[in-house]
This record gives sequence, structure tokens and C-alpha cells, in this order.
Amino acid sequence: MLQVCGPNAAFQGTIRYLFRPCPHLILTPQSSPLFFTCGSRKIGLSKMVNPACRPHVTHVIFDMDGLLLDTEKFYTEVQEIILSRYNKTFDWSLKAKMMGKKAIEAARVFVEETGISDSLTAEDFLVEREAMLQTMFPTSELMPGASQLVRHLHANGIPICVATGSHKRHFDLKTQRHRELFSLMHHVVLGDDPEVKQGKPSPDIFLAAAKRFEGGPIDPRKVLVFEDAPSGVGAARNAGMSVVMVPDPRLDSAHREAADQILSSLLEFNPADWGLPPFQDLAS
Ligand SMILES: O=P(O)(O)OC[C@H](O)CO
Ligand SMILES: [Mg+2]
Repeated sequence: MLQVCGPNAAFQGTIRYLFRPCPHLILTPQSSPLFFTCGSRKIGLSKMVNPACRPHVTHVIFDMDGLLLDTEKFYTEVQEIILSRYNKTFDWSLKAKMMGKKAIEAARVFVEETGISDSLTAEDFLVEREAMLQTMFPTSELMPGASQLVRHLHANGIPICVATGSHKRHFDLKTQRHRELFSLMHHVVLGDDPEVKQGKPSPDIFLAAAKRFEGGPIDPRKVLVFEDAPSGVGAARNAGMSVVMVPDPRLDSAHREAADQILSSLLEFNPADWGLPPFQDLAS
């Protein structure tokens, strides 16, 4: 059923016409005619893309922290501990500016945005948080749906890889309990890779990832990126790729506008929306 409400009948008619192939889309109006909610999510008109009109992708790039692995909570915890020493609190507006970036880039944001750069340099911040992170990373767990999706794409011959702002040493710690799953990736591009001159939102890491597939560089329009961070969504966009965002629910909706599709979990992803092989249970 398509249920559309808007400022006037002509507007409603236009939207009904545009989305007439979407039998299951139910929209309820907000005060602005440019936005609607679908379930609990706020959606801009530009994001109301008929799945039939989405590009059919051939290659998939996964972000790691906060997307495949539940590791963003470790950074949050450590940063809360450090900031409390300065009688300051770590909030999600600052988190949104840091996540997805290379360590030193995120560290500079942290000390500058919190106004503690005179007391703590970005480099010293990294040293201080390292001891805590090293004990946390080996306990990293997979995000819901990550294993199922990675295994499904791999089993169906879709080339997949990881592009993470994490550097090699942290990558090894975070993935030590998940080696078999990560071995399904065609390749992994890390934040300290020489080809990644600038971290997300620069497109460097995704362009390097697209280049390293068999037959690369792959046309960015054929690549689908999965991301959790605003900087990562920006990087995918800057690389000319489509992007599915799986944001933490605490991330402000303003940071979700650039994504092509927003999911509350990888468990919600329907590969067929993007021309990828459907899950068996959905196909039958
Ligand atoms: O989200 P990722 O995988 O690019 O990782 C980035 C940082 O290591 C953590 O925010
Ligand atoms: Mg991430």
C-alpha cells in the first residue's frame, strides 16, 4: 500500500505517480513537505528511491568499525574516560566528527573540539588511549547480520573487500577472533596504506579498494559501500559510489542525509534491492 500525505492534492498526486511501483511504501507527513517519516526514520524526498531504479552493483566494500565489528563503543568509552579528567563530557556530536577517520585525524578533532589541546596534544591523546584500547579490541564482536551478509555475498561470487580507517596493528587485534570471516574478503585496505593519503571523507580509501579487485579499477557506479560513519558516507559519495548507511541510533539524523539507503541493522538489507543475489529464504 502506498499512503502519501503532503501540503496539497497536486503534491500528493505527483508523489503517488512517482512512487506508483512501490506497493509497500507507507509515508506519513512531517511539517516540511520535503521530509517524511517511514517507520521511525526521517527520509528526505531525494532518498525515496524506488528500489527498481537503484543501480545494479557488482562489487561490495565494507567499512569495519561500527559496521562489521562492534568496536565504536570502545572508542566512545575510552574517550569518555579521558574527557572526564577535564570535567567535560563526550557527546554524539563530537563522536560524529571523529568516527571513521584515521587515528591522528580523529585525535586532532578530539583535542581541538573539546578545547583541551593546550593540555593534551593529539599525539599524547593517542598514546594515552592506546593501553585501554589494546585490552578491549581483542574482545571485538560482530555486528548483527554481518556474518550472514558477508557469507552470502561470498558464497554467491560477489567480490567483497574491507576499507577501514583502522591501521594494521589495530586491525589485527580487532579481527583476531574473526579471522575466518575476514579471510572471505578479496582484500583489505587499511588507514595506514600508502595509497590512502587522506582519511574519510576523502575518497582515497574507496578508490584504492575499487582498484584492487580483479579487473580493477571497478566502475564506482557498480560499487556498493556499507558504512556507519558520516565521514565514510561522504568518502563513498566522493568516490562516486552508492552507499548503504547503518548508523548508530544515537547519531543525529542530519548526518544521514547523504546515504542512498539507511538501515537500522545489516539484518534489514535486501540484496535484491541492489541487483545482488537474493537470500535463499527471500527467493523461495
Ligand atoms: O569505521 P572504520 O572501519 O573506517 O574505522 C575508523 C576508526 O578506526 C574508528 O572510528
Ligand atoms: Mg565505521
